[in-house]
Amino acid sequence: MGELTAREIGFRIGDAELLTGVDVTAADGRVIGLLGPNGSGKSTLLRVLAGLRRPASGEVRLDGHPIAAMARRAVARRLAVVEQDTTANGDLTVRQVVELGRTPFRGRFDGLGAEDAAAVDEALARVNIASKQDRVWHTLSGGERQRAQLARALAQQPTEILLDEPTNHLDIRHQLELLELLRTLGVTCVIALHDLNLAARYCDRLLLLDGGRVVTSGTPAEVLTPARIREVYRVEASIATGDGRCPRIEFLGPCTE
Ligand SMILES: Nc1ncnc2c1ncn2[C@@H]1O[C@H](COP(=O)(O)OP(=O)(O)OP(=O)(O)O)[C@@H](O)[C@H]1O
Repeated sequence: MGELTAREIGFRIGDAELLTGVDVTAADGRVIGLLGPNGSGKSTLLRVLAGLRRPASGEVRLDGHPIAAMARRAVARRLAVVEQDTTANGDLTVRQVVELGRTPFRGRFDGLGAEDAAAVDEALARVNIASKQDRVWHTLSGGERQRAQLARALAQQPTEILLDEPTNHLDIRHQLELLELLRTLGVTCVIALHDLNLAARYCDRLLLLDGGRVVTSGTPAEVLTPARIREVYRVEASIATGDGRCPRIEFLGPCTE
């Protein structure tokens, strides 16, 4: 189980300040949800956490080591990223895409070994897409691609997984299966999500972003209050809690004033 921490992250492009003073702690196989309206900085933060973007200020650490000083391959051996747009795999088969997850473990000219094949088989089975492993990528539906991308991440056998809206193309059963799978993996996860009820149900902790800043962080019950939802999303909501259950949110409509 890995520990991924970010302290005082600032990130800008030109004059645009995309992230300001953001702190994140993800550790011990917990699932951390990143919430916030469109454009609040979730995807940008995930890329900074993955070491794909270098922050202007602050630092990301993997088990205490600054990620900026680690070789890409060393990062890829333990941290997997599931991005939103996955059109780039073109003519590869599903299996070939999932095999890409083994790249960090192979020498440049080595083929796949038995251990690699076993990791790929297990990953395909875990997301229930083994029957489509010979299909060409561009023939897959959006939801099938999303599951195959997760299989690629699992084939990496990571200690941390960062996921950008992994459920947005999935039917309700596959949404629930994916989030339950993430919880049972024992892998530290950071997930950007739009569905507040799914976030409340499956995440151990939530981080609510607005305008590139953390508005609040804590347990789902601490973060998801009617006042916060009104303030950040401009939506009226009522929230049912009790019996130790996760908050259940009913959206009443956009704020009128
Ligand atoms: N190259 C860029 N130049 C200027 N602003 C940018 C650039 N790239 C992204 N942004 C802005 O940064 C902000 C954060 O974008 P980001 O994609 O991280 O948000 P998000 O919370 O993931 O949004 P969504 O929920 O819509 O996916 C947005 O306002 C976006 O317009």
